[in-house]
Parts: sequence; structure tokens; C-alpha cells
Amino acid sequence: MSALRVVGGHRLSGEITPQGAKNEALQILCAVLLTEEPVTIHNIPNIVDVNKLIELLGDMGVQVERLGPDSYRFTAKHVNLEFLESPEYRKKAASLRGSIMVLGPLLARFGKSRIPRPGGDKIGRRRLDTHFLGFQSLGAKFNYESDSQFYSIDASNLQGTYILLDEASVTGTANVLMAAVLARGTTTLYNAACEPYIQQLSNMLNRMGARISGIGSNLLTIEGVERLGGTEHTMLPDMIEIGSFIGMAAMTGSELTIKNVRVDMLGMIPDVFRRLGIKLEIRGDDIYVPRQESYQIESFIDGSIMTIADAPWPGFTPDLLSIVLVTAIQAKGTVLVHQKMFESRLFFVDKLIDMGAQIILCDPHRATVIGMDRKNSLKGIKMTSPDIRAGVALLIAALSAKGESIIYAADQIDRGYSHIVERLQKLGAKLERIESEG
Ligand SMILES: CC(=O)N[C@H]1[C@@H](OP(=O)(O)OP(=O)(O)OC[C@H]2O[C@@H](n3ccc(=O)[nH]c3=O)[C@H](O)[C@@H]2O)O[C@H](CO)[C@@H](O)[C@@H]1O
Ligand SMILES: C=C(OP(=O)(O)O)C(=O)O
Repeated sequence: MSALRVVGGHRLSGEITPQGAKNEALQILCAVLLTEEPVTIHNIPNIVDVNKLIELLGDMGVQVERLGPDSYRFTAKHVNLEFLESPEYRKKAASLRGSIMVLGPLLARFGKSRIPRPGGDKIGRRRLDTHFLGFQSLGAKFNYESDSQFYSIDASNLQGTYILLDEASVTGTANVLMAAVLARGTTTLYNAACEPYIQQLSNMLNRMGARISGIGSNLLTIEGVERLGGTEHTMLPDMIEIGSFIGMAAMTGSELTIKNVRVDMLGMIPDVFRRLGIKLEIRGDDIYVPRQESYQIESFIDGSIMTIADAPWPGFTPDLLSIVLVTAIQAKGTVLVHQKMFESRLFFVDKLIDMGAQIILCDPHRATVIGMDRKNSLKGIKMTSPDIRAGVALLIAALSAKGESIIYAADQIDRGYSHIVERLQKLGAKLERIESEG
């Protein structure tokens, strides 16, 4: 296990380019299973979860060729379905969330598939009903093998139909969509998630020959086709990394330029950070964050206390709420952070409180942050990163704190942020990776 040793209190400066989007990559990589032709993908982030999925595809028989630092060609001509029965598959597929999305493509192309309970962040219940109810609507049989804890689905023929998704689940929408593209007839997916990840996936599938319309909305219409062909695809910059860097700049009082962010795909993310009082300038396709001594949280128009809450896209992504929360610690004013989707994602605030932050955890879903306006500094402590985004929030806190912090379980951060130590060192951050036990 590795840990990060961080010496806080140093300003950062310079330019940083976000990696390709983790959650998009996990969908796009699974989609290569839909065709026997080569699919070339660029801007693939070099992060643990994505590398695990690439390895899993290779184990399934997909030919994987690395073309450059972040470009690969995948050819799923021969897929070894027997591998899905192996203990190795159980171990590997269970170690990340994104593996769940092999189900839809395998079902569509081979008529059956199975997956162990997937991994990912432990941030509360993460049910999969949307996925399986969607597959069932298309005519698949679903079975949960309680002894082996495997989910299996099979169907000789998928038939398009009207599906009102149980909830606007991101991976659920991707999964059902990938099954529907090769189903007979037309599928209408209502209450579909419409994150940029899903938009990118839909556009890629159309380039492969699928017929999906309504992209960007919560109503997707999919006319099934007989087969899909190869294509080329480039991943968007990771909007969660972009938001993390905005928060990091504000908390450490730094001037940062975040390069090539695809502003048009960021939705309300810049505006939510502006509500915390952070001055952001959009310069071409870059975001410039000036050095700010003080940033004041806005109130609502009626003067009441600001609430920042998550919601399915185009609402504010839950993956940035931990970053918003930590960034508010040194703002001027008060904000209520309301994490509506996940019930265990705010518990990491006890570490921030230990560091000296003024936070009241109202209940598992809501925390009030009383900004300190830099009147008091956080102090460095030893802490353990509970999940990927809390991990980065703690890292931001540590970079802004007085003294040294140690963040254990740093591999949580590596799941989603590539070369974080080296990239932040280039901005002047004082941190290093150390080995830790356990
Ligand atoms: C690999 C991947 O892509 N992971 C992302 C994906 O996870 P994932 O696809 O697993 O998350 P879902 O969208 O299924 O749901 C997330 C949580 O929100 C709840 N929920 C969802 C939709 C809804 O309308 N109402 C509602 O309450 C669900 O019950 C669940 O607890 O989307 C999440 C929500 O953006 C992100 O946090 C994860 O980073
Ligand atoms: C929750 C996240 O990831 P996963 O769904 O892979 O656990 C995340 O990216 O914030």
C-alpha cells in the first residue's frame, strides 16, 4: 500500500492538463466488445481502474495493442466466454465498478453474460436494479446465483421495447443502451442518464453503425441494427479532475490554468464553483483561476444560506461534492452541502474536523461548512482516504494545511487520478509517495 506525505502551506502555480475522463473510459472500453472490427481509442487515462479493465478485456481474448502513451487499438474478434467462468474473472471483475458494463455488450453480441458483484467506491448502497430490469425488458432472463454471488443474464434474441428506467443510472443507461443497439426493432429509453459520458458513448456507437437519437436528452430512441463495425474515438477531458483542480487552486490560494477543458461539456460545474466565490475566467478552452486571498460564498436571491446539492445530469455531479465541501472550508460564509445520491460519502468530514475545519455533519447526507476565510489554517494530520473523491478532497486539505500530513490508502486516489504526485509537484506542491503498511 502506498501513502502520500504532504507538506502543506505552499502555493501552486502554472498550467495543468486534465487526463481523459475515467467514467467515460470505462463505458467506451466495454463498447469495444460489440464488434469484431478494430476500435481505436485516444486520450485513455493511465489510471488503476482503467488499466484493470483493459487487462480484463485482454483476458477475455480481446486483442489489445498500445499505439502510444494514451492510445490503444482493441479488436474483439475472438471473445473467450469460458473465461467468465474462471476464478480469475471473479477476482478481476469484482475489483472495479466499471466492469459491470461488459454485461450489455456481451449479452447483445453473444446472448449471455455473467458478472460478480462489482467493486468501486464504498459510498453507500449501490444497487444495480436499473441494469437488470432494463435487460429483462429487452427479453433477457436474469439470475442471481446466491452461492457464487454472480449475476447472470441470457437471451437468445433481444427485442426492442419501451423502457422507463428505474432511475437515471449512469452505468445502467450505458449497459442497457449497449444491449439495445443490437436488439431487434426499436427501443425507447426514458429517464436515461445524459451525462457527457453517455453522450460520448452514444456518438461512438453511432459511428460504429448504431442508430441512436435523442443524444443529450433523457429520451433515447435506438433502432436496432444487425451488426456494428470499428471506429475511432477520443475521450473528453475528465470533468471531475477539472473541478478538483479548481478547488485545489482556491484552497491553496494559487493561480492555476487548467488547459483544454472542453468548456462546452462542463455543464454547471464552473458556475457551482463561482457560487463559492471563486473567480474563474474562461480563456478560449482553458479555465484560469486567479490567486484569491478571499472568496465569498454567495447566498440565494432571497438571502438564505447557499445549498449545493447533486442531481442527475445536467444537475451537479455527486463526484464533485466532496471537492466543493473541502473548498468551502477557507471560503467566507456558509454553505450546506447536500449529497442526495450516496449515503456514506460525507463521513470523511471527521478528518477535516480533526484538521480544524468548521463543519457540522447534520446527517449522513448533509454537512454545513462554516468558512474560515483563512483566519485559521488547517493543521496537517495522519488520515486514511476512504474513497476516490474524498481522497482528493483530503489531499486538497493537506496541501492547504500548516505542517505535514500523511494520507494512507493513496491507491484510492490512483484509481482515478493519473500520476497525481508528479503532476502536482510540477505545480510546486510539496508531496511525495511513501510506502505504508496495511
Ligand atoms: C463508473 C462510473 O461511471 N461511476 C459513476 C456512476 O456510478 P453508477 O452508475 O454506479 O451510479 P448510478 O448513476 O447508478 O447511481 C448513483 C447513486 O445515485 C442514486 N440515484 C441515481 C439516479 C437517480 O435519478 N437518483 C438517485 O438517487 C442511485 O440510487 C445510486 O445510489 O454514476 C455515479 C452518479 O453520477 C457516479 O458517482 C460514479 O462515479
Ligand atoms: C464513485 C466513483 O467511482 P466508481 O463508480 O468507479 O466507484 C467516482 O468516480 O467518483
